[in-house]
Order: sequence, then structure tokens, then C-alpha cells
Amino acid sequence: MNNRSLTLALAQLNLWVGDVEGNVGKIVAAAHKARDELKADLVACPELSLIGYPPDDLLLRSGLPAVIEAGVQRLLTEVQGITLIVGLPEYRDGAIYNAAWVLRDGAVIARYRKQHLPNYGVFDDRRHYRPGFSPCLFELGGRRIGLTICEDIWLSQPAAQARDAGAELLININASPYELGKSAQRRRTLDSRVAETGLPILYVNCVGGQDEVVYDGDSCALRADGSLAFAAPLWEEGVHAVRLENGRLEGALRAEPSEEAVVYQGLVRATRDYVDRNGFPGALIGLSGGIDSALVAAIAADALGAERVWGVSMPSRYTLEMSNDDARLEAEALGIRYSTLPIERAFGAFTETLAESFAGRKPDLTEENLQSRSRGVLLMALSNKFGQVVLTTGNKSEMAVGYATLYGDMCGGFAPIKDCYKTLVYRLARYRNTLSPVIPERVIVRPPSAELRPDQKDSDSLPPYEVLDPVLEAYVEDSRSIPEIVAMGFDEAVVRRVAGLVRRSEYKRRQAPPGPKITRCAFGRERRYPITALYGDI
Ligand SMILES: Nc1ncnc2c1ncn2[C@@H]1O[C@H](COP(=O)(O)OP(=O)(O)OC[C@H]2O[C@@H]([n+]3cccc(C(=O)O)c3)[C@H](O)[C@@H]2O)[C@@H](O)[C@H]1O
Ligand SMILES: Nc1ncnc2c1ncn2[C@@H]1O[C@H](COP(=O)(O)OP(=O)(O)OP(=O)(O)O)[C@@H](O)[C@H]1O
Ligand SMILES: NC(=O)CC[C@H](N)C(=O)O
Repeated sequence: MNNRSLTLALAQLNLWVGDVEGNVGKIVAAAHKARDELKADLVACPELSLIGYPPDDLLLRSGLPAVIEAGVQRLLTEVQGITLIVGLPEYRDGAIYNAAWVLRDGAVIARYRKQHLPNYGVFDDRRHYRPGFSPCLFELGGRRIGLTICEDIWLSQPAAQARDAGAELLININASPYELGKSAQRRRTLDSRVAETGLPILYVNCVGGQDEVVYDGDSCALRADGSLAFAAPLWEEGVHAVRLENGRLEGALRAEPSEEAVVYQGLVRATRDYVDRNGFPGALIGLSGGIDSALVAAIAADALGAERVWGVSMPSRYTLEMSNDDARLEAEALGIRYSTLPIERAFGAFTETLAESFAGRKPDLTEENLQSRSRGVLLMALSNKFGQVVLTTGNKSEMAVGYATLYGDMCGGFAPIKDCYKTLVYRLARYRNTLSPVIPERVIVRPPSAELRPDQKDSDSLPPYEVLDPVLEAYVEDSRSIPEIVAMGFDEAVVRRVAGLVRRSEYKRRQAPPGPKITRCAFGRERRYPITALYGDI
């Protein structure tokens, strides 16, 4: 490499799917900031930055190509004096490519088409795009830069291809969703590419919530010797400079937060973006005095500001006074609006109306579900009248085994903790209390209960969460068979029961609201199981 130093800016942007005009505005602002404040030679934006990721079938709208074209024209006009890498869908000869274009002073100087189209997990690239097959190189300050897109860096071939074509440095633009352990996984992947090619790599990712995924950013730069030159703060937008001086990359590193802090901030990010971008004035939460609703209320208050959150206590005859007290204490500690709407009369009206139909039948789960549904009706009425979205409080352990009432506590628009196992819910609650005490200690330590009949505990019908959660992880995330999970040391009867519950509750999950993926296999877009299916130990 020659010796002229370069400043390369990574634009870790929070893009809005479909809002090409707004995204172009953000890209222009990032480019101007990079040029004027960071004195950068180049600014790289995330994968498909013009339209956001994933646009899904928006790509099929007949009006979209013209909107993309107008966006590119605006970038060509408004971004001058800096080289810009932007991601966009490229419509050509009846096909769509997931492309990255390099713009400089009013011209498109290079084009790349993503070669490896992920079609697993949450990704569906092959549904829409045709793959490219050529490397893309462009010159900057006397150096040859190789460009690739997201999944391309997870395989050896595109980086090797760019190196073979003469690249001296690689830039990879991404829309890479968060999951637990993803940052370390990315670093291992980038390490491998650096080791294979001997080239430094700049990696730029987006941030923000997008329905069922949330992007953490985690943009970074690795030197040719594999050392980390730059790591962007997680979950925040920013335009970050990486300097190339004497052939060596230099940038700022971040302090690594704890796993709980990363997940919590991610849930906050996801909740804020969902609520704001769908135009809600705020959020409503049924506050039971239990840990799930307490955590969701804290996330909502941190995401939206306390003044936009409304906690509603809806006691029944089975609700302990302690639970009502705790719900109120949580609301006070968070500073959110708090109301009490007892469900006794609504529940009574339902049971009276049903009395004749139910004559001769003993009370059972039906009446328990009616309590949960009475609460759902009240929360949805408040939502209809005042406009706030109802946040559903179910966690992954419950959603996995169907331990939630359809049209009851499952009702709502967004489910912030739906991909968090109950054991993680406890860790997140403890973490949140280290910032300021908002969840009373006894809410964290007392045994969880749905409070739908006297003295009810979750452990009456479910194995302890310390057992349930690892069994679920093996069954749901790793797709392990029942014999394999038993061989891991779990009780066969427990494993069979849990697997049966997971299988039988598929229909419920299909009707559940969306929420952010944080594990390696989230229910919803990522784990697509048939509802109507007959299968056993597999
Ligand atoms: N395959 C299928 N496709 C479509 N719909 C199907 C279906 N199978 C049942 N259904 C329908 O679903 C109904 C059963 O579902 P649902 O009405 O929800 O009721 P269900 O699942 O029977 O009961 C709710 C469960 O959640 C537990 N729970 C409730 C509330 C809170 C908590 C908590 O601690 O957080 C726990 C409760 O203890 C109980 O185990 C059936 O009556 C039927 O109408
Ligand atoms: N008394 C109540 N007042 C308001 N909301 C309630 C009440 N009871 C239940 N809910 C709502 O229904 C959800 C399911 O609650 P439930 O107590 O059945 O089980 P849970 O999974 O242990 O949740 P949590 O830990 O929040 O209590 C709660 O998170 C809450 O949103
Ligand atoms: N958008 C993509 O191509 C992302 C795929 C990639 N494996 C990731 O999760 O980071």
C-alpha cells in the first residue's frame, strides 16, 4: 500500500424500511458529517441503506424502481467531495440484485452485486434477488478497495476473489441482526477472512428495530494482523472515523458492556423503534406485580420516556394485595401513569352470561382464561380509545409451551421480551435495577404465579425454569430430538412433556404479536413450523 493516509467513515445508521426519501436524507447528512467534521475520504453505509433491510415484498411494488432511481439521483447531486458507498436494490433485465454502488462527485464509479444470498433463519434473500458473481474494486487515494455485502463475508470466496483481483483493503456493508453471542461470532468470521486474505477489513452495520429483528450496529475494523482497530458503540447511530495511516488502521474502541446490558439496550431500541415508527403515542401494559410485566414496563419507560407509558393494574379476587402493591411501586419508581381497573365485574358478567350454557360443569381452565381475557378486553379498549399500543408481556419459556391465554394475556401489538427465556428475564430485571431500583426485590425473588386460582404457582404445571429453559433451548433452538435431549441428562418424562407442549402450542405462536429476536432461533419469521402436523420423537 502507498503511504497517503486516508479517513474512512462508517455510517452506522438507523434506516426505516420503505422510507427511501428519509433514508436518503440520513445518508446525505452522514456523508456531509463524514466530509466536513471527520474530514473523511469515504463514507460507507449499510446493506440496502436506501430501502432498509429486509424490504421483503415491497421490492415487488411496481412504483419502487422509480423511487430508488430518484434516491440515487439525489445522492449523486447532494453528495460531493467524498466517496459514498450505498446499498440499494438494483433492478436490471427483469431481475433484482442486492447491490452496493460507489458514488463519487456525481458519478457511479463502481457497482457490486451480492453473491451469497442468505436463505436461512430470518433471511429470505433468494426470494427476491438474483446473485452477482464478480468482484468489485475501486480506487481511493491510490489504493484498491474491494467491496462485498453482508453474507459474502461469512464465506471465504468473495473476499479471496477481491484479493485475487488486487484489493488491498476490504469493505463489507451489512444488515446483520443481533442475537446473543453475535458480536463474537462476527469477530471470528472477520478474523478468518483476514487470516485467509491478509487484508484489513472494515465492517459497517445498521442499528434499530425492524419488526422481528433488531440491529445492534457493532461496526468494526480489523487490521491485517487480525487486531481490532475500531469497534462502534452498540445500538446507537453514529458516523465513525477509521484512519488508515502508514498502512495501519486506527480507530476508537468501545468498553464492552455485560451481556445483560447489551440485551436490555437492544430490547429498548427495538421497542422504541416499533412504537415510534408505527405512530403510537405511547404504550399500555397490564401491570400484575409479576416480573414479566415489571420488566416490560421498565423497557417501555426507558424506550419512550415515562410520560408515554401507562401501567394498568387489573386485580381479581385471586390477586394478592402484595401484587397490587408491587405493581403500584413499580409504576411509582418508573414515574409512569398508573390506573387500577378491577376485573371482578367484567368477569362476573361473563360468567353470569355463560351460566346457563355451563350448567352442570365445574369451573376449570375456562374461568381462568376468562380472567385473562377480561384483562385483554380492558387493555384493548384503552388502546382503542387513547391510541397507545398494548405491549404483551409473555416471555420465550411461556410462548414455547403455550403457557399464555389466546386473546387474553397474549393480546397486544408488540412483545418486547417474547424471545427472552424466563431465566434471562430475571437476569435482565436484576441488571435494570443496577441502573436505578425500579423492580421491587420481592418481585424478583418470589415464585412466579399467574394468579388465576388460589395459591397458583407456575411450578404446579411446569418444570422449574432452570430445567425448562435448557430443554427448550435444545428442542427449539438446536432442533434436538427427544432421545438426544434425554442423553444430555434431562429426565425423559419432563423432556417428553415439554416437547409435547411446544408441538401442541404452535397455533398460539402463529397468532402472537411480533417481538425482537435475541436468540439464535426465535419464534415467528425465523422458526417456521407447521401447525397441522403429526410428528413424534424426531
Ligand atoms: N390447533 C389449534 N388451532 C387453532 N386453535 C386451537 C388449536 N388448538 C386449540 N385451539 C383453540 O385454543 C383454545 C385453547 O387456548 P387458550 O384459550 O389460550 O387456553 P389454554 O391453552 O387451554 O389455556 C391457557 C394456558 O395458559 C396458562 N396461562 C394463562 C394465562 C397466563 C399465564 C401466565 O402465567 O402467564 C398462563 C394457563 O394456565 C393455561 O395453561 C381452544 O379452546 C381452541 O379454541
Ligand atoms: N392483576 C393484574 N393486573 C394487570 N395485569 C395483569 C394482572 N394479572 C395478569 N396481568 C397481565 O397478564 C400477564 C400475564 O400475567 P400472569 O400473572 O398470568 O403471568 P406471568 O407470566 O407470571 O407474568 P408476570 O410475571 O408479569 O405476572 C401479566 O404480565 C400482565 O400483563
Ligand atoms: N443480510 C445478510 O446477508 C446477513 C447474513 C449474515 N450471516 C448475518 O447475520 O450477519
